[in-house]
Amino acid sequence: MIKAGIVGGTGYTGVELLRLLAVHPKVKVDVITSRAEEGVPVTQLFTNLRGHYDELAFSVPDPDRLGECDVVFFATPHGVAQAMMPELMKRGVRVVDLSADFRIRDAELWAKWYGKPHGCPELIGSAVYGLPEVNRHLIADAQLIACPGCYPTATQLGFLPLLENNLVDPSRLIANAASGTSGAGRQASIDNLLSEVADSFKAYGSAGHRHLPEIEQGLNAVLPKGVGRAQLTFVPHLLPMVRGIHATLYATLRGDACDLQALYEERYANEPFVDVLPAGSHPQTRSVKSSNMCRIAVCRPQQRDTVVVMSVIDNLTKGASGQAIQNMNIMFGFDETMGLAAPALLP
Ligand SMILES: NC(=O)C1=CN([C@@H]2O[C@H](COP(=O)(O)OP(=O)(O)OC[C@H]3O[C@@H](n4cnc5c(N)ncnc54)[C@H](OP(=O)(O)O)[C@@H]3O)[C@@H](O)[C@H]2O)C=CC1
Ligand SMILES: CC(=O)N[C@@H](CCC(=O)OP(=O)(O)O)C(=O)O
Repeated sequence: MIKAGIVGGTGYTGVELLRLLAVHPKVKVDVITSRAEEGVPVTQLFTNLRGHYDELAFSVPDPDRLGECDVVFFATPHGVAQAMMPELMKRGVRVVDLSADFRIRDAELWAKWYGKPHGCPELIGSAVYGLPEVNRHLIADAQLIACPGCYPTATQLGFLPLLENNLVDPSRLIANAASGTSGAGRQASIDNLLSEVADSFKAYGSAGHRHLPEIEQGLNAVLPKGVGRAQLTFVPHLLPMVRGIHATLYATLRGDACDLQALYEERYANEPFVDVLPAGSHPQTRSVKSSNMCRIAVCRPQQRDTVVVMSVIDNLTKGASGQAIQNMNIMFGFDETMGLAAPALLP
């Protein structure tokens, strides 16, 4: 059994970590933090967890208590992990950060998109970007994992086979991606009131969303050398539902395409959490709800030169807490699917 700590246990990703770890056979959650709910039993706030965490109460973040854990998850807003990281790294704790604090490898670029200087630039180089389908070999030995964002997970998994094989023009990529409201977190905001979101659908952030540099960084990392730079037009949308992301991706073929269906099936044949659907399918967010699976379909309408890829995930699971646990499983040598094998929830 390893001991886990969660910083930010009352947010949506924090409570999703609790839900998933409740049935993980190798992990015991020893520390869970919340400044607002200090002293409150976890099961008083989240009755769905009764019977699982009856002894656990929220406490304020304390480096001494967190330092006794084998692994600490940060499920906190940007900037919190940066501030606490040097102390935890010094103590040898392994950290899985769900925030964007260590995802971008260039501190200046991070500062530009997040609107403040990076709080811990000296540790950026040691962070491994936690997309197992690309970096599994690096994740195993890492002390600090920067978990990908939700839109970046759905988008990168959808584009990877095309870019790795230099099949499309990397400078003309488009992603239209729509998220449920839990992607915005649990704190109150007028934009996310039921009466603002229900029966409506809108784009946002079209002038530039902070996930753009993260996605482009990831796409460039898999592009063969000398074939240009990945440039993406990324437009996020807000869907009137709670969980899920649907990304529709467009790319322009460079020449005659290979068998795209076979390409995707082969690329993800050994991936436990990427499912390539049969040709002609349209993945639905409900088919991945509460599960760690990404489901993908690829097509080439009218056999023209545009490839369309559809990629769905649950933003809180493969897009955040499930992927964080997948990373932890790899880091500690557990079966990668441990605690994550449950199928999606229907309806
Ligand atoms: N929601 C999603 O779909 C996804 C979210 N993420 C990222 O994961 C992180 C958490 O997101 P989410 O769960 O939605 O966020 P929430 O806003 O729902 O929760 C934030 C949590 O962090 C705690 N917290 C806030 N400020 C601080 C602080 N200064 N120090 C310590 N703890 C703090 C809060 O508790 P308290 O204030 O009581 O301490 C709360 O428990 C974010 O960085 C987000 O961008 C990543 C992928 C997907
Ligand atoms: C629907 C919604 O608002 N989604 C969030 C992104 C989700 C997220 O948490 O991403 P990070 O981990 O990178 O912050 C947004 O667009 O800001």
